Amino acid sequence: MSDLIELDGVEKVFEVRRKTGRLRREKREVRAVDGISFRVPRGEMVGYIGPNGAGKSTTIKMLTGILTPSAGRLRVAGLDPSRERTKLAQRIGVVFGQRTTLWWDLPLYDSYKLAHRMYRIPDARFRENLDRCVELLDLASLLDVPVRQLSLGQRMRGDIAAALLHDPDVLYLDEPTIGLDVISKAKVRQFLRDLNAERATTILLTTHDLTDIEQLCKRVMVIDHGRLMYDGALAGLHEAGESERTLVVDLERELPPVQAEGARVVKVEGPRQWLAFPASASAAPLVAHIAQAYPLVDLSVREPDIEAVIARMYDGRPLY
Ligand SMILES: Nc1ncnc2c1ncn2[C@@H]1O[C@H](COP(=O)(O)OP(=O)(O)OP(=O)(O)O)[C@@H](O)[C@H]1O
Repeated sequence: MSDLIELDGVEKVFEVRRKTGRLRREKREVRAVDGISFRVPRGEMVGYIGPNGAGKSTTIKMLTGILTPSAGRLRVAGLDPSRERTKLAQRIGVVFGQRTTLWWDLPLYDSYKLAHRMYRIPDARFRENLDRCVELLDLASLLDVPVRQLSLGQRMRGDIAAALLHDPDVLYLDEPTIGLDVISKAKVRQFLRDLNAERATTILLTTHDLTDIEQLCKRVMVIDHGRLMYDGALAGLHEAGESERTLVVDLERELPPVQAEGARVVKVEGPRQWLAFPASASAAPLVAHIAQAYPLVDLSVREPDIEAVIARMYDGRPLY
């Protein structure tokens, strides 16, 4: 079994009641997840992104067994999450950036001792995993500090260690770098890269920080309105979003907008002009034409911003 996460036509429908009058209530269905299918093989690190309310948390809750799907088939490490939740707990680790699984008033180390007992981790393995996390996540000076006194970045590193002491095969990370400073973000990302490379831990990462995705995931899934809009290489997102690159040209003097096939001027500021052209096209013929027909002094090409690409996708229809 090489696919650790398997979803086939998974749906989750919530029934919500809304007050419509003094005594009347209306029943309404919310399709939080609307027929999602994907597979994640062992050792893959995948980004799972989408706008607010897209259905990301609901998917993760089904993958941990907290919620039962309304329809479809779901397996994690060969187990049915909601039916075999206790067994599954031994195979997965979960980190929620917005809340902690650590004991607020206890020193960090006490939470780890509790995990040791709760997961029945053999002593030698616990020691080995703890030492490794302490070293790589820089936790040595924090073990005796009550969790409530830790900074957000320290607490997040503490949470990641707690999720890994029992050697899970799958790690779900929900906004693991939210609110962290640049240095803490870099530490967390480096740790995840090492973990994935050394232990082949399968990682599903939900984030609003697209740099997390760019630095960690080769594959990205985009979800919106409970549906999968894109599943593929990060590089392919640009094409899927029909994105554009920008050619910035500096001319000798202020001139009317440049005329060039396959490109359009989107901004003019004195002698500088910005031309948008499809990201999939080569800039070479465009540059050659402008150099030949206009008094060109300098130029640069700007790559599309991935956030803009995804924003365009959110406005559109399914892309495959
Ligand atoms: N327990 C619930 N009862 C009713 N509706 C719910 C429940 N949980 C989620 N929803 C609805 O399901 C949809 C998907 O929510 P979900 O929390 O999965 O989105 P999300 O992608 O995680 O968003 P965010 O980025 O804001 O966390 C939303 O419309 C939400 O209001």
